[in-house]
Amino acid sequence: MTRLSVNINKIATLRNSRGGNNPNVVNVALDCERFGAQGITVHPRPDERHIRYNDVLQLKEVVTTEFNIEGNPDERFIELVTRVRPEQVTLVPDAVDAITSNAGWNTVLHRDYLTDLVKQFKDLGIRVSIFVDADEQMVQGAKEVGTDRIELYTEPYAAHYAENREAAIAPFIQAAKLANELGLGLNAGHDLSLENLRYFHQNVPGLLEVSIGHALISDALYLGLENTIQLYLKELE
Ligand SMILES: CC(=O)[C@@H](O)[C@H](O)COP(=O)(O)O
Ligand SMILES: NCC(=O)COP(=O)(O)O
Repeated sequence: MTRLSVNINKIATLRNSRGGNNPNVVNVALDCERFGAQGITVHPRPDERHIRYNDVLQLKEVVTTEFNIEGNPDERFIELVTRVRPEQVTLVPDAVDAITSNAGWNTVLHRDYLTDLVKQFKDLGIRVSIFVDADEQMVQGAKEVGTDRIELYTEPYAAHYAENREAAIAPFIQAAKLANELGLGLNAGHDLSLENLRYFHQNVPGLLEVSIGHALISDALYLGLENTIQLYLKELE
């Protein structure tokens, strides 16, 4: 079974554009769960332009499905995750000024750093996932730092899906097969959408979870949030 975790950063972005508390991210998270989402993902960034650190504290009190906190593990992020103790932390190597995540970790170059961090979070009982490109060397490197799962960075798949989906998915199948062989749990995310999700799910073996934000929230403008979540869940059947 592949779980759908809804990334609610875009809801916070909309709220932040006006100040105030509309839309209310806590209520939206609860509604996502009520409409069938099996997890809630947030990705706090140092400038808090999307989800805020305080949102994460509030969400922890109410989220009853899997809570996944993604981000670059700077000191403040580590403190937040340590305090909140979500079910899962996903480590993402974002540059501070990146508009959105744009690459996975080099798990070979950052081996010692990641090994220490993974241990720190695992010792707190938090499942750890490491964001990586669909590259076998990076998957192997992730295994060596002791992570529970990897999250495959799917933007290159999404970007090339329309022109040649077989070619676009090939490295993801390879990376997934290796992760399965190594006993690494497998998540995926970034730019997954109603257009490209079904094919990804049908072809990538052992996919445990997808986190989806941008396309899902955009679709919800036209289709409604409840209906949209149901449509995404259908793609994962
Ligand atoms: C790791 C990843 O790909 C997502 O978390 C992505 O960065 C979405 O976050 P934003 O919606 O804040 O860009
Ligand atoms: N981990 C990926 C995520 O949470 C959502 O990415 P996107 O769907 O907003 O591109």
